[in-house]
Amino acid sequence: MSTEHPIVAAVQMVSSPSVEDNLAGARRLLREAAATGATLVTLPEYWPIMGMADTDKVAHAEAPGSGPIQDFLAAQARELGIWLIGGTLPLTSNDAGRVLNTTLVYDPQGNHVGRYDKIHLFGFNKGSESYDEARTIVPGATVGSFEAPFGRVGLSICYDLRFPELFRAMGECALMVVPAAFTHTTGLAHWEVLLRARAIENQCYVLAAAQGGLHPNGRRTFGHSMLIDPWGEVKSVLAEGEGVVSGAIDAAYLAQVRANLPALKHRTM
Ligand SMILES: NC(=O)CC(=O)C(=O)O
Repeated sequence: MSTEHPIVAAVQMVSSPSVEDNLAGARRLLREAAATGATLVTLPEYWPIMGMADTDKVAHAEAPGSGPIQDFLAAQARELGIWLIGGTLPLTSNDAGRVLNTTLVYDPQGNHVGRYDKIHLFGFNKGSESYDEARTIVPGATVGSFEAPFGRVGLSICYDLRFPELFRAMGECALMVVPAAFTHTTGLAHWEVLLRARAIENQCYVLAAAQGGLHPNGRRTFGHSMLIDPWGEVKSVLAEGEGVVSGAIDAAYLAQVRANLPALKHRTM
């Protein structure tokens, strides 16, 4: 990874209930991301399975450390020589009817080097839209981050974006990553402003990988995967459909923003 201006990328997908199709799509899009020069890439939430029913992900859950989805992620990281943040996949939990919604991180040799289980579980009821992740997901309990060559990378998942205290708890990061599947309704109202707020208040880059389109289960996701810089400027965005956004992490610019406006040093709590 060039430590001067490393390129990072987010993959946007419109995942279906077919794990096989989603793996093929991710394989193609990861190559597209690597072709931009990206040395760190993230997939979106629920990339391997956006089931017809919420319970479908329980059927496809893998035990931590083994399974075809985890094998696929390790192989992609190794083959492409990238740091791979594996969006989210369902991992088995102690509760037989529910899974953990987990981000796994792999280094360019394909070693598993990080993990974060989604802590905040989405609930929403408005008109015909109703979501209650707590029915099928067990919440995580531990803040997640890992050290990349350009600095610390903080891990979060989708609805976590609404809880700034989680991002503060990650410590000073160069980059915060948000694999997501925001609904179209809530995304239209809140997605960009929340992402920009997390970048501005933590004075770091934010890379968000979204689901973006109409899924076979009827769910419509917002898309707008994006890279935001530490001043809160959107550097790259993809509105809808499958594809890739990428851009550079500029360590000197990050340091300059923090020197010009030392808000992180002015914290009192
Ligand atoms: N889908 C989510 O987890 C979150 C979401 O859509 C929102 O917070 O809005």
